[in-house]
Amino acid sequence: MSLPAETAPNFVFIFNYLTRELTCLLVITLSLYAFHCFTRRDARCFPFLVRYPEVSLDYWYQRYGPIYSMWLGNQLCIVVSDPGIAKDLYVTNGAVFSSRKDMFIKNRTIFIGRGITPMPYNDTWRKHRRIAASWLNVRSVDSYTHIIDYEASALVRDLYAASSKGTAAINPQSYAGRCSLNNMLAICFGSLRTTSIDDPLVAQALHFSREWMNLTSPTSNLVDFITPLQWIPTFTRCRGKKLHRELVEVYGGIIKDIEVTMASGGAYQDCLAKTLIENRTKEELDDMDIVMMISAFMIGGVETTASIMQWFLALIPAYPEVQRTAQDELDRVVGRERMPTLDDEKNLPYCRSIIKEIERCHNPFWIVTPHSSTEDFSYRGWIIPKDTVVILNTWSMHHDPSRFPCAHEFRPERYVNDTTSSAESASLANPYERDNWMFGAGRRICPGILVAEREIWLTISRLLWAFNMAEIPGEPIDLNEYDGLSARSPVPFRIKLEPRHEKVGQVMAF
Ligand code: HEM
Repeated sequence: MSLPAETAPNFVFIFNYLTRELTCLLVITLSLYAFHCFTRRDARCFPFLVRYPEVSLDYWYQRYGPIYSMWLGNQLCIVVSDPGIAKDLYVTNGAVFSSRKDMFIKNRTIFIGRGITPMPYNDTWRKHRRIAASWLNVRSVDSYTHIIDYEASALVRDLYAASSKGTAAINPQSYAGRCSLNNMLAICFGSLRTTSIDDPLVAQALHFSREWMNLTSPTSNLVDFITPLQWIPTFTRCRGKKLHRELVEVYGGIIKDIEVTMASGGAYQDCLAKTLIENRTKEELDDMDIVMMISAFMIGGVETTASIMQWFLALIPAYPEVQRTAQDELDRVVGRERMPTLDDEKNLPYCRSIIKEIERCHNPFWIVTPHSSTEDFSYRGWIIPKDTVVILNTWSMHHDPSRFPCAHEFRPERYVNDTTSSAESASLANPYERDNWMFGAGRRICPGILVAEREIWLTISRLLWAFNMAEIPGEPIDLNEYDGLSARSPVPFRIKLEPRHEKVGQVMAF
C-alpha cells in the first residue's frame, strides 16, 4: 500500500522531526552520562573515560588480581599492580618490554617521532638515551649540582621575599615551577636563567609542560585507540600541532642563538644544546632532532620536580607535628646558621622520609609512562602478544596495605629506616622493598632521577629549615583534586610561610 500523495510530505516531516529529536536526546543523554562519569569517583566506570582513572584501575585490581588485561578501543593493555610482576616484565625481561606504543598525538604529532620519551625502542632511541645519559650521569650531575643548590636557595629566598616575611599569603606554585625551569635551562642551554616568575619564559615553559601532560594522557588520547579519529582534524590534534610549533619556535629559537654565538667563535658554556650542536654530524642529527631532544628534556624535567615541591607545600600545612619533628632534626644536625646541604641528607632521616612519603602519596604519574612489548611473550601460563601496552598501576602499588599499613594516611615515619636514594631503591634486588615507582622501571627508567632527587632534597629540606608552613584560615587546601591528566599538580592554593627564626633573614641575604 502506498501513502496518498498529499500525506507523504507530512510523513517525511514527522520522520525527520523524530529522527532529529531522538538524535538530540541521544546526544544529550550521552553527554550527561559522560559528564557524570567524568566528574565522579566511581570505581566501576570505564577508567579512561573518568576523571579519576586510578580508582577504576584499583577496583579492577581488587577484583581481577595483580595482572589483568583490557581493551582500549583497538589496543590490548595489561595492567600490572604488583612490584614482583613489574620487575619480571620491565626489568628482567626489559629486552621485550621497553618499547612504547607509537602514539598519534604524543609521538607523531608533538615530537614528530624524534623525542626520546614517546619513542619506540629502536636504534634512534638508543642514541637519544646515550646522549641523555651523558648529561645525566653522576659525573655530569656533579658538575652542575652547584646550580641546583643555588636555585634551591633562590627559591627559599624568593618565597621569603614574596610572602613579606610571613605576613602575606602566597601561592608558591609558579615559584616552584621557576626553580625547576632554571635547573633545566642550565642543563639544556647553559647560562640561560629566568630571574623572576614574571619572566615570559616561565609562563611559556610551564604552559608547554602542562599542555604536554594534558595532551598525552590516555584520557585525552582516544585518537590512539580508535584509528578513524586520526583521519579527521580533531581539537586534540590541533592542540598537538600547535604545541609542536611552539616548541620549535621557543626552544628552537634559543638553540639558534647558541649556534650563532658558537659559529662566531664566541665561548659558550657546556650544556646539552652545545653537545648536540658540536656532535651534529657525528651523531647524524638534523635541526629538528636537536630541538625535539631538548624539548623532551625541558618537558620531562620541569613539571615533574615542581609537582613534588608543590604537593609538599600543599600538604605539609596540615601536619604541623611532622614539620616540628623535621625541624627539631634540622636544628640538631644542621643548626640555624646555615641551610641543609646534600651532604646533610644521610644525617636527616626524618626529612628524607617526608620526601619519600610525598612521592608515595602524590606520585605525579599515576601510571608512569606505559611500556609496550616487542614480541609475543609467555608469562605464568599467559601469552602477552607483541605490541601489548603494559600499564604500571602505581596507585595500587603505593597503597598496598600489606606494604604500607594505613596506606591512605600521610605517615613519613614508615620510611625512617630506608636509607636508600631513589636510584638505589630502584635497583634493589627485592622489588617489594622499593620506596616508590614514581620514576618508572627498567631500561626506560627516568634518566633524570639523580637531578630530580638532588633538586627535591635541596628545596624541601630548605623549606622545612626556613619556614613554618600554615593554611590560611577559611582557605582549605584541596588535596584530592588535581590539575593535569598524565602528570598531576595540586589545584591552585595559597599558604602562609612564616620564617622559623630570626637567622632565616640573615642566611637568606646571600
Ligand atoms: C620528580 C621528578 C620526575 C619524575 C617523577 C619523572 C618520572 C619519569 C617517568 C615515570 C618516566 C618514564 C619511565 C618509564 O618509562 O619507565 C620518565 C622518563 C624520562 N624522564 Fe623523568 N621524571 C622526573 C624528572 C626528570 C628530570 C629532572 C629529567 C631531566 C633532567 C627527566 C627526564 C626524563 C626523560 C628524558 C625521560 C625519557 C626516558 C626514556 O623514555 O627512555 N625526568 N620520567
